[in-house]
Amino acid sequence: MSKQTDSPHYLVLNSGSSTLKYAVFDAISLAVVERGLFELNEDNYAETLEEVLHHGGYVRAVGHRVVHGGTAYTQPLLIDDSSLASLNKQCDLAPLHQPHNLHAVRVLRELHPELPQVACFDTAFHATQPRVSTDYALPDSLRHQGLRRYGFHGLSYDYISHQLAASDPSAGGRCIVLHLGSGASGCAMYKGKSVSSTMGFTALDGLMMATRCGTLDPGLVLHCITHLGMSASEVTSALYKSSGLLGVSGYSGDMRILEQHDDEPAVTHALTLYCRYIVRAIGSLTAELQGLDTLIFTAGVGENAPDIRRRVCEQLCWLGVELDNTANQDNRPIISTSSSTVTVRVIPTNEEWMIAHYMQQALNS
Ligand SMILES: Nc1ncnc2c1ncn2[C@@H]1O[C@H](COP(=O)(O)OP(=O)(O)O)[C@@H](O)[C@H]1O
Ligand SMILES: CC(=O)OP(=O)(O)O
Ligand SMILES: [Mg+2]
Repeated sequence: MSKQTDSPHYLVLNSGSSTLKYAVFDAISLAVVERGLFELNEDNYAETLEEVLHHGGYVRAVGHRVVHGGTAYTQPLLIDDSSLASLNKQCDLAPLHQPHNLHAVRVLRELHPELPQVACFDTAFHATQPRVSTDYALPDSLRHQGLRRYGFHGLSYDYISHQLAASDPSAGGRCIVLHLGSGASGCAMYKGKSVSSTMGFTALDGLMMATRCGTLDPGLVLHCITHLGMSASEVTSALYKSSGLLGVSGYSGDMRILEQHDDEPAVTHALTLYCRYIVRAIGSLTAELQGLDTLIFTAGVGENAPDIRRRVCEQLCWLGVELDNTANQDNRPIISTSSSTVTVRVIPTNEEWMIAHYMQQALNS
């Protein structure tokens, strides 16, 4: 792992169910040194982590994307036994993410107990939301048990907020960011701070995703259990893993594959529905912001799928959105015309850099 004479690095991990994404940063300049992805399986986990550490050179500390911080954690955290135990309790609330995020922490603690590990939370950026955005219309007894909206993809939104402020300090205050990756959500920001998000208690809510259903009537879940004889784990699996683009198209959850089969009726319908969920969310977030100055697309689909951006923007004429088709096709930073009342941007996200930035603050303070 270490040659202490080398310049120190931060290793940032985003550990998922089947892949381990990593990035190595210079701990002083925060310049990226290396990025990569490893396929995971049960047997090679510790070995893979050792290899990633080896790629990192002299790793001074490891940072993790941890999806759910709950109400307790709204700041980056130097992980210890008690915080690890407490984060473990949130696993049910993010079954596709949290168990995998924490598994990486645990294995690394066993391998290298001396190595500082920092958790940065997807929920933290949304801590600025007012109660009117986070409350559900539930009785006190349930709300007091942490049943509220949290919002996710916060590290991505935080990065975009920094980028927007740096590239255009005069950008209007009312902004919607669409993080369209495997998971997808929208965030309404006012002057760079989160005001509202389409994801709620869990990362199942809101937009239609690769394999997740997005918003649906909770009565439907009750019906599955009480009338269709489905167990809680069957419903969990259906809503998290077999729905969204994959479920509706019957083909794939990967946008690159779907775009190649857009002539198949079920695929066309899946893409139309995907865009409809986004347009509906923009309507609602715009109402919460009382207007819209800037719309930003980011993450795998948002950054690379001009056709999805076009389909969404064509349904926003009522808002004064006018797309520059050539700029859109070329994935340029600004894809609206100069007469559009809303500036539409494409900003590549960088959750790993955001984590490295917070590691520097946490470890140097
Ligand atoms: N060139 C592209 N055109 C269309 N979709 C793309 C392209 N590149 C990546 N994507 C889509 O981006 C999604 C993954 O986004 P990403 O932000 O990497 O998600 P995650 O971090 O959650 O895995 C996939 O559905 C993939 O199909
Ligand atoms: C929170 C979430 O949905 O993350 P991802 O998009 O990485 O699945
Ligand atoms: Mg992602």
